Amino acid sequence: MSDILSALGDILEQRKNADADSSYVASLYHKGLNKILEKVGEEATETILAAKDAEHSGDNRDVVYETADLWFHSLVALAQLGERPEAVLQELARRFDISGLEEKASRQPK
Ligand SMILES: N=c1c2ncn([C@@H]3O[C@H](COP(=O)(O)OP(=O)(O)OP(=O)(O)O)[C@@H](O)[C@H]3O)c2ncn1[C@@H]1O[C@H](COP(=O)(O)O)[C@@H](O)[C@H]1O
Repeated sequence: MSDILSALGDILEQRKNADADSSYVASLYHKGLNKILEKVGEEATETILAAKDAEHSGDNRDVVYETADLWFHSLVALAQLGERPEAVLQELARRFDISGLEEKASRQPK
């Protein structure tokens, strides 16, 4: 799965050299960080609304779709700031390691 994020990270880098009208990501870069963050905010709102709908309908398809939009635009924002998706994966791995170690320690006999 992280292969997909890495491959997407490569494409997001390549789009930095593209003309604004040649791709959606290139157009976002040309509009600037404020526009990208506006999209992150919109997609976060759409994700929340989809999650509330899913709670009642039991159908999670829209919330998964909107979450993908949210992740994607967050990665575009990070790319604009010079960060790659791996930075987020490393931070999650670091937290997992810490909590995993804490859980293991709590299971040790005192
Ligand atoms: N994963 C995505 C992805 N997810 C969502 N989107 C786009 O994000 C936009 C979602 O915003 P909205 O729902 O608000 O739609 P919109 O009304 O068209 O957007 P606005 O005009 O309001 O900005 C849509 O245009 C989607 O097509 C994406 N566009 C591109 N990617 C990936 O990025 C790569 C590079 O894309 P291009 O730069 O377009 O080649 C692609 O190969 C994909 O892998």
